[in-house]
This record gives sequence, C-alpha cells and structure tokens, in this order.
Amino acid sequence: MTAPALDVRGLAFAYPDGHQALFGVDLTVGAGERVALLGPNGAGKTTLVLHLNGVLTAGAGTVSVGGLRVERTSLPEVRRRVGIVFQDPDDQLFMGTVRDDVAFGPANLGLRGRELDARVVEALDRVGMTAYADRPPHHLSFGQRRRVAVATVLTMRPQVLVLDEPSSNLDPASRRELADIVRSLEETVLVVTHDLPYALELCPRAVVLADGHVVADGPTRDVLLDEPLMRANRLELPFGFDPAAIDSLPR
Ligand SMILES: Nc1ncnc2c1ncn2[C@@H]1O[C@H](COP(=O)(O)OP(=O)(O)OP(=O)(O)O)[C@@H](O)[C@H]1O
Repeated sequence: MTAPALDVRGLAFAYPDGHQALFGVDLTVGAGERVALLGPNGAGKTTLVLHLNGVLTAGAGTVSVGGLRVERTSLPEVRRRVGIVFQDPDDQLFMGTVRDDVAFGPANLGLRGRELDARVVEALDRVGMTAYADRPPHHLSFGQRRRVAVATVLTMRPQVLVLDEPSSNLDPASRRELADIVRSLEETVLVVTHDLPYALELCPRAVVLADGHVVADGPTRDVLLDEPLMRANRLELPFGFDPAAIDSLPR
C-alpha cells in the first residue's frame, strides 16, 4: 500500500509565548487529492501548513509526507517533497529573470546543464509562462508573477503543493486561468483559502480548522451547505452564491 501524501497525527503545537495554536490535529490526504483548508482568521491554518515542511516542528504528534516522517534529519527531502506557494509571489521571486527564478531550486539541488534547462522548460510550460522566461519578474503582472511562483515550486517536482490564498488579488480571467492550472496538476494540492467559491471550484474535499481543531472534513459542497457549521466558524459565502447550484464537483 502506498503511503498517504500527507499524514498528520495528533499534532499539537504552542508558540514560544505559550499560545496553543493546534490541539491534536489529525489529517490524512491521499496522493493526487485536492483539499481546501478552510477556517476563520487565527484558526491555525498557517501553523499547520508550516509543520508540513518542517518550518515548525510538532510539539506533540507526528507529520509524515509520503511516508517520510518530518524531523530534523529529513528536512531537505521533506522540503523537496512539499512546496509552498506563498500568498505574495514577491516573497518567492528575487532573481533577474523568470528563468533564473525557476532554475534556482533545482540548481541548489545540484542540477546543471540540460537537466536543469529541462526542469525550467517543463515548469514554465505547466503554468503557461514559457514566453516570459527571459523577462524580469518585476515587469510581470501580479497574476503572471503568481504563476511563476507556482513554477518555482513545480520545478522541484514536489509531491505536495500548498497554495496559500491563490486567488487573492487576481482579476476574474487570471483567477480562472490559475484554476485551470491547479486542476491540471497531478500532484497532491492543499489550498488554504477564505475564498469559498474558489475552494468549491478547485477542491472536491474541504477540511475546516477552528481554534486549532479539525471541526469538519468532507465533500466541499456538503461543508459549504452546512449552515450551522458555517455560522459557528465564521465562514460566509458571497451574497447570492449557492454551492448547490454547482452541478459537477471538480475531479
Ligand atoms: N509567532 C506567533 N506567536 C504567537 N502566536 C502566534 C504566532 N503566529 C500565530 N500565532 C497565533 O496562533 C493562532 C493561529 O494562527 P495562524 O496564523 O496559524 O492562523 P490562520 O488560520 O492561518 O489565520 P489567517 O486566516 O488569519 O491567516 C492565532 O491565534 C495566532 O494569533
């Protein structure tokens, strides 16, 4: 049996100031699943995500990625397996050209020459940014920079991609284009978002975190249609948006 892409067991964590942010979180995500991580401000979503690539280490419990336990000695491989696309692409783009930004990660792994070029070409192609390879990232639009940021993570050939608020600051067309890219990915994808229609569009499954606990885990549409759950957790759909009106769930 293959190991789940993500396996979080009994994860508890308190920040150094004593604030307990996670209380015994359990979460298993299978290979190739797309899961939305929802929850109000301060629920613990970022804290959980930062455990997935070992930026934070579990106070109690365990985190495994593709069967590999996240611990000090496994961090280089864990960070290759789990790629995080931050909300602000400028946190991820700092080289003179798009090509150099996308090459940065694999070059650090020691790839050179044709092998490195192939990685860059592949990653830029997957996000539709091949034509921009020689442009300085700061000359691109915000939506284009976000796609390049996705490429800087894909180029590491991760098993798991975490997208933090992928739809923020995108116009409707860019939002749709990014959704098409995300749906085309074969990797396991965790989407952290307050944009509930986008979660429904992208992810068949949603997990709701509140006050450091998982309070719901199920088909995204069912979660969004559960009015008491939504109210209790400060989750609000945009006015007039009806999750039941969406016929087919994403695959
Ligand atoms: N460095 C820190 N030190 C102390 N407490 C922190 C720290 N970072 C976050 N917290 C607290 O931990 C809790 C969880 O925060 P976290 O950022 O994980 O929530 P979140 O669900 O990602 O919120 P948001 O939707 O606003 O991004 C919050 O109560 C927050 O105030």
